[in-house]
Amino acid sequence: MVLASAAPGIFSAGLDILEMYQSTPERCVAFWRALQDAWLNLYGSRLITMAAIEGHSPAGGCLLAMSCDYRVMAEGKFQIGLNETKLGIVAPFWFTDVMLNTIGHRETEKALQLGALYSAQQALSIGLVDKVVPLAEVMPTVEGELKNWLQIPAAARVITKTSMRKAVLDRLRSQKEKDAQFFADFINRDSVQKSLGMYIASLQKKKN
Ligand SMILES: CCCCC/C=C\C/C=C\CCC/C=C/C(=O)SCCNC(=O)CCNC(=O)[C@H](O)C(C)(C)COP(=O)(O)OP(=O)(O)OC[C@H]1O[C@@H](n2cnc3c(N)ncnc32)[C@H](O)[C@@H]1OP(=O)(O)O
Repeated sequence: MVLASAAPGIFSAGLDILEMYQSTPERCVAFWRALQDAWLNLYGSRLITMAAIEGHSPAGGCLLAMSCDYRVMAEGKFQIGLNETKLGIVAPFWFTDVMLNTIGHRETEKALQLGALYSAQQALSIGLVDKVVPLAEVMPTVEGELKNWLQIPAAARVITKTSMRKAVLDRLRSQKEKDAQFFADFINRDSVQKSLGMYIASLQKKKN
């Protein structure tokens, strides 16, 4: 399975910020449950999963990419990373776990505190992506890599993948409702809503 985007220049802009702003606790819980299930299905997929990152990939976009087995990113102006702290929010523990498994403790600690967004070359240097190629070569490179992965006996590959990811998946599975409630409480704090409001305004200002 290849994750790619139909929007030129954007792999994924992350979670819909407007869903987290001035929403109701009930809607926040439903929103979070949908995200949890999507991620559990993706990270726990038995399929070979690859991200064709042909554009920006902040926050939830970076989570999607990191949750794949292999990442190819377009060189140039695009950025990738977990930038949550820049919005005044905090990456949930399962976002952090996936990043830890991808780039290790030291880089994760820096990346998360700073809300760092990396260029493709920087992402390659810390192991956040596996390959950087010109934009037009992203999809052919993914397809070529996929052929390599398909050579491996499927049962052996799936058992290996499952055992590598089980602990992180189980950690969320065991506390889904608590996590959803925590998200709804956290996101509706006055201080968090204020930060989100300012961030939304800064996005709109950038455009005008
Ligand atoms: C121990 C304590 C633990 C506590 C933890 C507990 C709970 C956790 C709490 C919260 C966790 C939440 C996790 C959140 C994850 C996320 O994914 S947050 C989203 C982060 N995304 C971003 O920051 C991206 C913002 N967007 C951009 O930077 C740019 O739009 C771009 C993606 C680089 C694309 O740039 P450009 O091509 O120039 O396009 P525009 O900026 O003009 O954007 C077009 C329109 O789209 C709107 N938009 C962009 N991104 C989003 C988004 N993520 N959500 C909603 N809307 C978005 C943008 O405002 C433009 O809209 P208009 O056309 O002006 O209407």
